[in-house]
Amino acid sequence: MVPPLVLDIDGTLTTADHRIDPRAFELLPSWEAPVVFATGKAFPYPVALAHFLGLPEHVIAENGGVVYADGETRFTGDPDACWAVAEEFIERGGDLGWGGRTTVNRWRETEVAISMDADEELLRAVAAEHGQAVVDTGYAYHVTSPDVSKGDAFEELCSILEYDPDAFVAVGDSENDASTFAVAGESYAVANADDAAREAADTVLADAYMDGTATVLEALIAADR
Ligand SMILES: O=C(O)COP(=O)(O)O
Ligand SMILES: [Mg+2]
Repeated sequence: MVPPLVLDIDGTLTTADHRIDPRAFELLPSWEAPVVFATGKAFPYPVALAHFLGLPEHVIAENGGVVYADGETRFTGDPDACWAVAEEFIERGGDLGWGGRTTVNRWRETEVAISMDADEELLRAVAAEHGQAVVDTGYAYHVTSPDVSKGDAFEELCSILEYDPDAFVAVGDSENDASTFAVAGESYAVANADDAAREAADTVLADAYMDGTATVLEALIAADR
């Protein structure tokens, strides 16, 4: 039996330009164990991915602020505190970016995502004054509550579904995945991973993006034969 998976999305199941790599549609629909998506994206994104892959909707969104499993939704974090940071950042000359694309934050329930073009120093200064965290995923700066993480959310999801987190294989690429790596039994950072993910992972892969993730998934399938 292949092991269950907990997978980051952006940078892990994608190409370098943030598109889902078609191999996700080849390898995941027939995976014979649970698959959990753990992402920094807003709630609907991993739900849609699971839906279109034909997988049960077991998802962690917003860097751990949202857990959805077995029809149950749990939220952590303080969205008002995160939006207070975003509003003061704008007042002090910052720009959330996204070129007017409001869908990045429209359905976000627990935190705020800010474009990588933003003034990072100003954002970090404002967030620190408000006691909120800034997480750099390589796709966005997320203003999150400091007590929220994908790893804690993964433990919560496992307790809802009565899964053993230690049985899972995790793959990810950035600092928001380090906490998942600490909880899953086995963890891999793709070659494009940042320092925090590389340090937290059991193994750093030679290949980047979905090339790296596919080597792990294919090796797990081969080991099961
Ligand atoms: O949307 C982001 O900022 C990152 O998403 P990810 O956690 O799936 O890499
Ligand atoms: Mg990622």
